[in-house]
Amino acid sequence: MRQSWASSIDLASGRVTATEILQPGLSIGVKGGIIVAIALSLPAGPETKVIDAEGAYVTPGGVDTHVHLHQDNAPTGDKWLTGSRSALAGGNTTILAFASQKRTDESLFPVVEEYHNRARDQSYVDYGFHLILTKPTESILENELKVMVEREGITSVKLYMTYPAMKLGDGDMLEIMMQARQLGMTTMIHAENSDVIDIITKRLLKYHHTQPRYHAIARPQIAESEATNRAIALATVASTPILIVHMSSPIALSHARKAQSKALLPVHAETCPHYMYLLSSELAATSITMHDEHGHSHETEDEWAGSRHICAPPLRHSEADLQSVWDSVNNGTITVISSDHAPTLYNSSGGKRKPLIDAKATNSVPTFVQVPNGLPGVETRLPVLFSAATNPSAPAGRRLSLPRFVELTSTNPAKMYGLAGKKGSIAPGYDADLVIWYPSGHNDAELIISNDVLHHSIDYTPFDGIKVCNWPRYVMLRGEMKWNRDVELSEGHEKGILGQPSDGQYLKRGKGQVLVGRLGQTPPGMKEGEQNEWMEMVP
Ligand SMILES: NC(=O)NCCC(=O)O
Ligand SMILES: [Zn+2]
Repeated sequence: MRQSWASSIDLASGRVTATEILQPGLSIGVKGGIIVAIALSLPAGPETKVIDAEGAYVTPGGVDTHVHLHQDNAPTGDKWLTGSRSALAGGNTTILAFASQKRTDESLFPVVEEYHNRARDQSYVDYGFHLILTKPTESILENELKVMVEREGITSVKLYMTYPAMKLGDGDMLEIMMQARQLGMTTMIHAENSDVIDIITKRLLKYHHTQPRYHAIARPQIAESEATNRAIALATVASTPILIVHMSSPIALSHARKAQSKALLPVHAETCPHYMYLLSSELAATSITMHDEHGHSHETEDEWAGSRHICAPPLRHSEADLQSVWDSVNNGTITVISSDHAPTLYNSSGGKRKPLIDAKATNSVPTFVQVPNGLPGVETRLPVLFSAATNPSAPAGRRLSLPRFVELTSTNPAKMYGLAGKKGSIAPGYDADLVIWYPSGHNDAELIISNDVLHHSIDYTPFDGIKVCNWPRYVMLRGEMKWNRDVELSEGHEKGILGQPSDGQYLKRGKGQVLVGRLGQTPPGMKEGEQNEWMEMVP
């Protein structure tokens, strides 16, 4: 590999996967950060920088469209610098995070401005925002959302059906969905039945079932499946595309499948690696590795250790549940796999141990209710799934084809959220966002995941101990090498990080594509055109 940088990069001898696997030995020509050619041989001048992929797979930069960074409800989570650094080191070149409205925010403009301030010059990778709506005022619905789409390029909203501080009722959801349809926005939904969860939680606490493992018991599959069914019904009434985020329940997935295949509705589904690999038994774990100030580590009993795996929806109970998620990935029900990177420190008074620490101070009983929800995962998403796609010893039923890996982790998320033509594929005209993996059999490829190889600011990983057969060796953002895992470098930088926190560009997104079902379906039981009597239709 020649080391001089030039305006033209010829990425030779890789096996390129766009959404199909192309033949080995192709070169990718890059100019001005854009892919300009893919051919068996490309002209190279003295200025041309050639990177030899050595026969390894080259995949599009990961597009992780569900990442929580620097939100007020996760004070010990990653901020932009560490979260985006972690994203980069795990092969992502684009992340979509959230600008989150508080109930006290009457307007979205200051909210978005604040999140811009948090992210500006702090992101190693390109980025955009979804809007979390918790109080859809008339002026937000009638005026502000349009400006968000047209001026800010924010073309997606996320709605919560659970969490006291965020949840919306059916009426608010319908109003938002109808406006989203009108504006061509994508509606993301966190689907869990809030009342079911609240009632079970109250009773668990009454019977002194307070430990982390009860978090999963408080949020049963039926809560997810009922809310999923209801979200689909509301989207049907509003005739709008939706994406149900972080799906974990076989029954909920069957609702999505039925909506997609029987009713041909634009119901998209997202899952995350933790719902494909991890079980609720993790919440009962009691042994944890602690690190002392001398860098020594030792195993210790910790009744709260399972809180590290608290997320919502929770990890499910059985291998059959995991298998059902895998089946949904492979039968097409799942449209995207995101990380739902929603990290929080374990050993911190604001993190997962918060209830224990608070309870000591107030002489009360710590409960799972006060544990901040969410898991870190932006850096592990691609390596874990790439292993499922390329490791011949991955268990049957838990494999992905390589094109499906690319589709679920890059191409579909880019298309869903209005980045098609720019991100998520290796094709002329696209940004040269590329991941080059190690050639198979390379000594450095294989890795057992542990927190010390990761770049987030979190003190654990839920994927600890999972073996992956490969890791992104090089990551290029718009044609420039930003991650080289083998480079020791450099002052003030983590090993392997070549980029800067100001590299990431804000992405103004276009309208998302409908990847499943069709728009404009008449809801069952309504007459053709009946909705026109009461709903403003898209011109
Ligand atoms: N998923 C999770 O447990 N936390 C992140 C916040 C959310 O639910 O969207
Ligand atoms: Zn959520």
